[in-house]
Amino acid sequence: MTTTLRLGIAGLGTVGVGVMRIVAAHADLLARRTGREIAVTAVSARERGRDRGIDLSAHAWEDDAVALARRDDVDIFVELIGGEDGVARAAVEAAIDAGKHVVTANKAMLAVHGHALAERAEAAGVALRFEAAVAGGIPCIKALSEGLAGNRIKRVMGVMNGTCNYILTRMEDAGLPYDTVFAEAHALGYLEADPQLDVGGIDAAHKLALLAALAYGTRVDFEGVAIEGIERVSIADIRHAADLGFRIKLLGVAQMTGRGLEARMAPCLVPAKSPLGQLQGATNMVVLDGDAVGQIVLRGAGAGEGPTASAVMADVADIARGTRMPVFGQPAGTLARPFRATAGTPSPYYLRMDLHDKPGALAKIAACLGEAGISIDRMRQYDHAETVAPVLIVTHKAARASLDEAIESMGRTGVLAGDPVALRIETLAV
Ligand SMILES: NC(=O)C1=CN([C@@H]2O[C@H](COP(=O)(O)OP(=O)(O)OC[C@H]3O[C@@H](n4cnc5c(N)ncnc54)[C@H](O)[C@@H]3O)[C@@H](O)[C@H]2O)C=CC1
Ligand SMILES: N[C@@H](CC=O)C(=O)O
Ligand code: NA
Repeated sequence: MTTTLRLGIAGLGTVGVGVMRIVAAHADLLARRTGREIAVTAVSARERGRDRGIDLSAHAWEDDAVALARRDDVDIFVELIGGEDGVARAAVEAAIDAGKHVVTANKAMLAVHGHALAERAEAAGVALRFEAAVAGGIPCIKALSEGLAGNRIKRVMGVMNGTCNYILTRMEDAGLPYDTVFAEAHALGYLEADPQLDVGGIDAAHKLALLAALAYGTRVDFEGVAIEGIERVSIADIRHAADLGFRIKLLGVAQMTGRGLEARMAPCLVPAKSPLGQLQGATNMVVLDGDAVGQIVLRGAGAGEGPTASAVMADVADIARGTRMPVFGQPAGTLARPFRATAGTPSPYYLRMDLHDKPGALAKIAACLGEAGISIDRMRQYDHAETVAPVLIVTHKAARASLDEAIESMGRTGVLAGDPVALRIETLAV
């Protein structure tokens, strides 16, 4: 057996502790599979004395993650701190400049700085791997960059935020309010340090941007993803969607169209009985369409200690075996500049609104839709409050821009008693 592969782990939270546990529990198995002993030599976190339920006595401690990244006894710097900038990025850059391989779960950093970091790592001749950053334990980076290397990718789609899927399914199944379910997700270690990244759809968009770069050979283009979060989805929407035979999922789609790359992350209605509709809890699903392979569907845990640490260790094992490849599947210098689609593909929409209960209100709403060229497929009026009438409209296929135009004119009619909720009904859903 060759020399020990030495890990320096920065960040000992949910994922960092999970990695420490796998290295300890599976030392023999990892050594057999990779041909090298894998050991943690040094660690760093914010609070040294915190009880994490693991023994740190055999590892050197660094208060400063950048110092950890530069240590002579570290071969792979494992960045599990998080955050787009700050110490995580500084330490990753320091590790690369010191000639260390890097494994990270940090999608926020990669979605914004991924291209620059890839150029830096490739120039330094070190690996920069990020399986844990997208859909947690699901090996989707490996599937796309290795398993589907012989395919032109037609579409990447999926549910990629465990927190949002947990919240949406628990609210529906247990009839629990948002705040209770949110607290549960927090206790389970699913949430980002800033939970707005989760519920605002930003974390899932980070992941979609990374997958799109790998799929289409472009520089990571997080700014090009149209993002909507789940904050405005209410228990009423979840119930109305169920009545119509749908479930609401935070769904991402990246597809190359004749108009350029369309990338969007938004809550959508998907058929309740479809595999996507059936996804429960923090489970993620990544659907990849290749011209040769057809469609493949990957499903598994998208967040939490064990699943995320499992993905970190997959990257560590690859480096231990000597596997080397460009960060985004092809050399960074050959990645194209992104070519964004100017408009998204039309689809039917679910539109829920509260109207002031006055004669002619519904007619005004229908007129706004008609003037924007949108035709109504179905319409329902739900139980009245005294002066407010809740109305649900399902449209035929419409462009989002036309729908927004219609909603704007509805606002000018004075019949709306609040902002309407507009959700795409995803016709591509698996
Ligand atoms: N929790 C999850 O299910 C998943 C998390 N990730 C990503 O993994 C990374 C870590 O996430 P978690 O473990 O959930 O976070 P966490 O908040 O549980 O842990 C973060 C750790 O970083 C440490 N830290 C903070 N500032 C530091 C500093 N200046 N120097 C050294 N250490 C510092 C904290 O002390 C803590 O130990 C993030 O990038 C996150 O987006 C990715 C996939 C799933
Ligand atoms: N906060 C994220 C963690 C994994 O990436 C999620 O909920 O999916
Ligand atoms: Na993954």
